[in-house]
Amino acid sequence: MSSSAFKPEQARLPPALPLSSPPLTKFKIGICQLAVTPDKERNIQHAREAIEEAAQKGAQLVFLPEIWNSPYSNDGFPVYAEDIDAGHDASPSTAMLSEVSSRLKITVVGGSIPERCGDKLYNTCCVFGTDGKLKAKHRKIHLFDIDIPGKITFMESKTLTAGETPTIVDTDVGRIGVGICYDIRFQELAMIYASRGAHLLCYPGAFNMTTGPLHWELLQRARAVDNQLYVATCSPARDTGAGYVAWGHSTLVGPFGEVLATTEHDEDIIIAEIDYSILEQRRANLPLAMQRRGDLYQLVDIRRVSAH
Ligand SMILES: O=C([O-])CC(=O)C(=O)O
Repeated sequence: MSSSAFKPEQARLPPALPLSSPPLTKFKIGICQLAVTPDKERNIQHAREAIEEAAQKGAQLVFLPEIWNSPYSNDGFPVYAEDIDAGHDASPSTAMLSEVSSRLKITVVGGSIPERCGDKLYNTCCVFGTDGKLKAKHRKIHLFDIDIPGKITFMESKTLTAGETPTIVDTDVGRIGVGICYDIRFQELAMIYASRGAHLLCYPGAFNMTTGPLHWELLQRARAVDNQLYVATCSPARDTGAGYVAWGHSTLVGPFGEVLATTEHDEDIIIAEIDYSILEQRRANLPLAMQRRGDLYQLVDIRRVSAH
């Protein structure tokens, strides 16, 4: 039997960066699992109060859920969408995030809101620095189009357009890679963030009652342990009367795959400590980056290659 030489294609990952020294080694994250209602003004005021409470409890990084200013629905997205690039008057939700982050001198990973840009809508996460400036904007790259008959069918692509770029941002609380909900299922995104030196991945997300129990924690722990970094998720609180019922269970996972803090499905503010010195320790314990055989494996998706 002749063995045909296996020629891995060039891995698509950028070259790995060494872990940069974060401005802070230890700090508290505040994860606000918020109840979301159809009243946008109330949602904004409620989020403002939660951020204030988290900061008052010592959080230097405050994190909000996916779609916290609007019900999660294809009918709601166009109605609640805001033009983030058009300034504070056109986007009361991000105006609030900017005001509160500068007043409290905290970093805010602002969950996500429906964004309008021209004739397109996106599911967008804004990151604000301690000066209240918008530091990064991540548009959900992988749209949530799933069909599990009798359980859950949702097609975000009915109304939303997918983002085109991974988002990694340097903040006062370290280098953060951002993904939104369904983005967490694509490990390549997390690998790219890790290879660019991310300390923490933040995924605002609203998993559902079918996939949540099986996949939510599993995916977070997998992203964290494979990439040896922190992973934080923030869900809306569960509302059983809503069209889309969120799983809840916002969580912080450490670089050993350990759940450091979590909650059930009701409203809650998790305050937990992140210690980046543990990243070095875990990477010394298990030197995966050194042991990786990038010469043997490729990241090209064979299903896609053969479809062309
Ligand atoms: O809402 C989303 O984007 C993701 C979700 O529930 C899932 O992947 O099961």
